[in-house]
Amino acid sequence: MNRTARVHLRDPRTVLVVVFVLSFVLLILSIYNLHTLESEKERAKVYTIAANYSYDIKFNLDRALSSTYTLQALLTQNDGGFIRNFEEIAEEILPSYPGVIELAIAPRGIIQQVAPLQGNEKALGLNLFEAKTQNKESFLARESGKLTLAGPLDLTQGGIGLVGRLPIFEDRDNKEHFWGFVAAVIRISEIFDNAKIAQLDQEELMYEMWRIHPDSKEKQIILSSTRTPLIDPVVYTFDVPNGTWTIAISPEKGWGSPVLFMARVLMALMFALMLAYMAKLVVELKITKVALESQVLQTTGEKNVLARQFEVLLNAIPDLIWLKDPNGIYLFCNKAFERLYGAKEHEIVGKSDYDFVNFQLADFFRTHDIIAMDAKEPVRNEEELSFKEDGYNGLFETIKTPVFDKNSELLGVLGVSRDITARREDEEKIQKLEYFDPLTSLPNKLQLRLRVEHDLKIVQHQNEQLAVLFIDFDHFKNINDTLGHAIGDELLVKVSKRLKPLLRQVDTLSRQGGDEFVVILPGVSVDDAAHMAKRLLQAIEQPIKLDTNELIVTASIGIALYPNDGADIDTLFKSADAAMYLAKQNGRNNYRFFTSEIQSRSARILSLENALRYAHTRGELSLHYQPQISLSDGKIVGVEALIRWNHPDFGMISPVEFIPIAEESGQILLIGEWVMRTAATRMKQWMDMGFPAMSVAVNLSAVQFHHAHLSKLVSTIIDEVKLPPWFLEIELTESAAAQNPLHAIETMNELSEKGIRLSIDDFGTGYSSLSYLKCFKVYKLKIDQSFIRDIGIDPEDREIVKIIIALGKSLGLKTIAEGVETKEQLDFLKENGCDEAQGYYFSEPLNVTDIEALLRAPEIILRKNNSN
Ligand SMILES: Nc1nc2c(ncn2[C@@H]2O[C@@H]3COP(=O)(O)O[C@H]4[C@@H](O)[C@H](n5cnc6c(=O)[nH]c(N)nc65)O[C@@H]4COP(=O)(O)O[C@H]3[C@H]2O)c(=O)[nH]1
Repeated sequence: MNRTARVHLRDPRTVLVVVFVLSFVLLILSIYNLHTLESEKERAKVYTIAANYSYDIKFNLDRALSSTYTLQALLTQNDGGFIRNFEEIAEEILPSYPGVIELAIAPRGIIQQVAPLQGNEKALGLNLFEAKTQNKESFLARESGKLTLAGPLDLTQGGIGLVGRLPIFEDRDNKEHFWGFVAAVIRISEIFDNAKIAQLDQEELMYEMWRIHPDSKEKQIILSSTRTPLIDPVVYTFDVPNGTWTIAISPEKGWGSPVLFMARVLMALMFALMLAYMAKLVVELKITKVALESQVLQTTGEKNVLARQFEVLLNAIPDLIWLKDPNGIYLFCNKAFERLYGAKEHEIVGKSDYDFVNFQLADFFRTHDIIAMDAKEPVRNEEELSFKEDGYNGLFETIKTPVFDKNSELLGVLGVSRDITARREDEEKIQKLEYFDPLTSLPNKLQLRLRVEHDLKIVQHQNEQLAVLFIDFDHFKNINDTLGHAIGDELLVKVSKRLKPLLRQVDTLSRQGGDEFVVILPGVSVDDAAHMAKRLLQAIEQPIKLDTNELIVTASIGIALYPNDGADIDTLFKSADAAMYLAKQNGRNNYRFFTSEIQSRSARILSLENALRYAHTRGELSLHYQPQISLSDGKIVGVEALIRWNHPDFGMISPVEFIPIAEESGQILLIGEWVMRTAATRMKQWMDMGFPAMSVAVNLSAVQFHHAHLSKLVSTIIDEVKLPPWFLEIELTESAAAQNPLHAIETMNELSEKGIRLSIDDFGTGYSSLSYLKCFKVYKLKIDQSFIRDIGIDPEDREIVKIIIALGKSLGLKTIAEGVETKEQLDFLKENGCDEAQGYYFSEPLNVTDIEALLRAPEIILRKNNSN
């Protein structure tokens, strides 16, 4: 068996086939692994896309379905289960629920009112328990007491739609009795349009959305971008009322790049062929040499034809090929090799490497010759070679193979060197893409994990600490939204260049994506970490010049320390993230260490964030109103609307706690819109009820203020409610306006052109520059309650209040003091010419019934204002 194998391996063609098959199989396996890895990455990316679109579709669907809660509220206000002016009311509220095309009221399940009536007349009198296509959901809604969703089904108005049905129960004899339904018909195409699902086409992704039909149990396609079946798609399922929807996405061109795959296979084929060819050459060389030897013995001085052919062949190969005897003396070399030493073959043969290169390099070559001879098999190494002939410098892969005669006597070493400079550069490029952020060239998430794993092992061994700093820019989204992503990207690059020099060699600065950066400081103390956080914050807040803008950005930093705040990467990152969240809540531009208190807090924040998503539709939000009093005559000149959240399990939650959560989770836009609409509607009602003219002030969060469509939204609401604009006042914190003053001026101009009044809340606590204040279209300055609180004991606060009042007068602005609790505070404000006041001294914020009672008895306030 062994003998046969030997005989075969002396045949160059057998060697060619064996080497080709082996090398090709190995290369194909590696290529396949690489391809699988790339496909996995692509799938992970598509999974995130599927999750995002699912969230948007669900968000739009929930918003449309929440119209049924509005109908429920209207029903509760209209006794007898009949809504008067239903068509007009529906016309007003429908624009707030994109996708909803019809609203219906169905006492005992029989539709009695529909809006709009035109085109939907047929629905009147329809018994929802008997309608074949959707009666199942009607029974389900009545039995479960929950909102149900029917469809997709064909709409009588044309197109495909969904029907959301909310059962209403009335309380009789201390028991809940089914009263009927309120329903909303939703055009499904609008839901998908709002979620911008068609953008997937531009990303060359095919998609399909389906559900399992409750009756047939078969897959019902809701939406599909293609008729052909998706290839091994990524699937994401999400809940809708009484069911689930599934979105499947796959790339049009298939996973991974088939073209790249084929190119690699082709390269592997070529490489395997070359390798096999070389192996064949080596065997032929050996055979030739043996033949030569015998010929030399037989015919002295006569050149062999075979040797000449062999020489021609070797010289045609671009790789360097040479043969040395066991002492390192050259026996022959090809033309390519001559280039290396800048000498002809006859000048090289008979000499050693020591005759051509420095001692160190010659030693290196010799060592590898010896390793190959000792190993008795081919040995591979990589080396940098400089060519004497033309100065070329490159990376070479060298294979040294010991050569034996037929008696197993060592004849020498055959060397073959191949230039792999370009291949290595390509490999490095691929590696860079995999491990580094393309924008900032900083280590990415993957590389960061590797480094932290490595650093953790070292600090663990040396019994030291390691700090993880999570850096997140404050309100970075506003920069992207207002100045564009290109400016946002440039800013990230500039800031990262600023931060890098502050770190030591052993530290790591990484970009996680978006505006999130992570710094790893191995072997540091708590004080070192705090010191570094301060330095990073200072470096970030230095003004940055971008294009024509000069921007000031700040950041918040959360710090977690190994081993106290986590023994592994994931726990440490979670802790640093939670600490960073708290730093943001604490006014931003600061840093926080992780504590056990944060641990329990972050769990609460998560629960609140989740519960807040349903607070609006479940009617848990309400507004309280606090009167604002003119100090000259004691009249109520306005009210401030303050939001309240009463959760069935958590109880009353302060806006101080949940507004930042709403801002961070993006829910503030919906909540803020609800506050403005509710406050404006209430004020219009009070006007219609004959209460004296006054304004209603609503708080605007910085996120709302910097949102692109703010002034359009405000106009829509006041037009919708028919409230004269000057009765609506918007309170904006000083810091929100100062974040991006140029954009603030533009937005304020738009709002004031519409006649809406603006006041600066918490005035005195921020950093308003006077030059900007002059440009701000502001009507009123609201003196922060922290100054009013200590008027009686702190002379500095008294001075600040006097200065703000004087500043207001000089700029022609009204001043209002908030948090007035005592008569002394009131007297001081009157003496110094403050225009208005608000606070517990006059009244706490009151619910609608109580504030209406107070508005009917204004003498209570008058007496308090005039008492001596
Ligand atoms: N100690 C003391 N406090 C007084 C007195 N008079 C009024 N207050 C309280 O001071 C806060 C004044 O509102 P703010 O400065 O705008 O501060 C508000 C505002 O920044 C925010 N907020 C409230 N409602 C909304 C809203 O609808 N949207 C937004 N974005 N923020 C809101 O939450 C903050 C806190 O709201 P509240 O808890 O309702 O607290 C209110 C009010 O109840 C007093 O004499 N003494």
